[in-house]
Amino acid sequence: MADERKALIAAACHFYQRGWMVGTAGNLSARSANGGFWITASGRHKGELDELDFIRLDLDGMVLEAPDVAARPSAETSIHQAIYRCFPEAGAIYHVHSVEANVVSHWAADGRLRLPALEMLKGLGRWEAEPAVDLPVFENLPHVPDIARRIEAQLQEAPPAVPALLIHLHGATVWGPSPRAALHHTELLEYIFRFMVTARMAGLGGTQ
Ligand SMILES: CSC[C@@H](O)[C@@H](O)C(=O)COP(=O)(O)O
Ligand SMILES: [Zn+2]
Repeated sequence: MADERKALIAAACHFYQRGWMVGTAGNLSARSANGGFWITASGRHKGELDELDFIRLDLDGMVLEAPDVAARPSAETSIHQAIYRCFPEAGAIYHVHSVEANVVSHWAADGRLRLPALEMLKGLGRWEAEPAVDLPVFENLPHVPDIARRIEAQLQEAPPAVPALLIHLHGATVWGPSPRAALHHTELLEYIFRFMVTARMAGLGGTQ
């Protein structure tokens, strides 16, 4: 298999081992050199994906390639489509369900979560001193295309300060120009969430 699925399988394994994709949670996609994007099939175990666990779609959701005819695209495909439509430079998108992402989602106000001004933000593209970075936080509506519509409308109007968003009590969605960059961004954001939770538990003030 010499296509983008290889990097997605490796990333899924990595996230699964960190406990960010347990029990089939999460989904991954990458734009394909052959057109459209590969996305994980719905309900697959992310610790043991193989090349049959993906579907290639165009940006409107039309199936371009389905190695397993029984496979259905991720239930959250519409969110990936929204992000690819908003950001032509996004090459891969990872959606993970960590415990920390769900804890910090409680600390959002007015649809935004202020991130602490950690050095790690440089890896997410924020190089200024003491950056004031707000992560957009969306309601976890029962019908996923409704979440996707809100995401697309908001991100078109106001691109986020870092390539990521959070869905309340659900998980983070992170993107980058390549599968490798999206992996780095996901690790960095999850580090920041972990820091926020740890700092709160330690009673440190001014950390979000
Ligand atoms: C463990 S259920 C989680 C799902 O409801 C969903 O949020 C998710 O991330 C995975 O959905 P999937 O359709 O497998 O891509
Ligand atoms: Zn999810």
